[in-house]
Amino acid sequence: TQKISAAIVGYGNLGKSVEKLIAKQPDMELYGIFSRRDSLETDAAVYPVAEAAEHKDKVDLLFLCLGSATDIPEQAASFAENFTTVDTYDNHHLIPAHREKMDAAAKAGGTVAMISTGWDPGMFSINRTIGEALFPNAQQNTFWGPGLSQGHSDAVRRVEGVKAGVQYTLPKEEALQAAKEGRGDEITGANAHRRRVVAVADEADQERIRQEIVSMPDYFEPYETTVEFVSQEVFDREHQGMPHGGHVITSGDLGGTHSSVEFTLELERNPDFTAASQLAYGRAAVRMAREGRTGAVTVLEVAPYLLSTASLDELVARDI
Ligand SMILES: NC(=O)C1=CN([C@@H]2O[C@H](COP(=O)(O)OP(=O)(O)OC[C@H]3O[C@@H](n4cnc5c(N)ncnc54)[C@H](OP(=O)(O)O)[C@@H]3O)[C@@H](O)[C@H]2O)C=CC1
Ligand SMILES: N[C@@H](C[C@H]1CC(C(=O)O)=NO1)C(=O)O
Repeated sequence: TQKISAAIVGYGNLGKSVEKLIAKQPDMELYGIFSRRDSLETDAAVYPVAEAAEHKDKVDLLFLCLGSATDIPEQAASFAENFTTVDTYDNHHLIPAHREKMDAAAKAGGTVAMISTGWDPGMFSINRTIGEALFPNAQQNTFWGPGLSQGHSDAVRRVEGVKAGVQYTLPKEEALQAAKEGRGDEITGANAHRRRVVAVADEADQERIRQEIVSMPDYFEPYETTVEFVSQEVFDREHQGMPHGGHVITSGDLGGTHSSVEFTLELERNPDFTAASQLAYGRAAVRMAREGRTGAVTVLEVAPYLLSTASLDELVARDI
């Protein structure tokens, strides 16, 4: 069958990883990259993002590799009106609103909007749902890190005056241990993690920037957050790695016996794994669109076989 003609919006960390991994998909080919900038370090075709709609008949799938803090809320729906899209929107508190907005846009456009793929949201979401479904009164905790959160780093970079910025998420060891021992009932995401921001900014702006970050709703306000400022030279030398990972731990009693389930990720480079998830769910989005599905779709609604290039019969013989 015809290869999926895929395009990327937003040539940042995630966009570069999607480009790298599309080349390894037997059923996809890269149509090009839509960017605000007119020249990128790539061999792929580059088009002005403002003209994306003109290419709608040549693109089966649009990877939205935009920031979640402001780009996705401002831009994603307009893409969904013209393309089947897949995004990694991760401001959990606002995902229901994002879903409604993308559902309306995709239904109007007769497209599928596959939303909030990646690992959290994404792979962790599926594990949370399955974990809760298996245990009548599940004890469930999610941990991230230690590592670099791209969503929180994006949010930091959008604060006026921040010239460069990253955010490391640090789980508290005692919380992780308690969860592993089934004592996680008082543990929440907020009290189980510290958030460490490292940024470059002019001295005069630093106090305002610190206040804006630590009080930022959803992203930082609920957490113990530190903000340190370094020179551009130190930033470039010491803050380029993007390792990450985490765990979803679910446990409980099943009629008198104890069971626990752990789903763990260890990621050398966060954008690469996120891109791998976005690609697989992009494949599923095209398949669902070809079956006539329109509107927003979440990872909880995607049958796993739709993620794979293997046929269902092959998967039944190999994986069940
Ligand atoms: N669900 C999950 O598990 C995960 C989700 N994510 C999400 O992926 C998002 C993207 O991460 P990442 O690739 O590191 O972010 P980057 O900042 O590296 O890239 C964002 C891209 O958006 C484009 N863009 C469009 N409008 C703007 C604007 N006004 N200002 C700046 N850039 C703009 C830019 O591309 P251009 O200049 O080419 O137009 C930019 O490169 C994160 O915000 C996060 O929410 C990330 C990891 C995991
Ligand atoms: N969406 C996250 C993926 C994970 C990482 C994370 C965190 O460190 O708070 N939450 O979810 C990201 O952008 O990296």
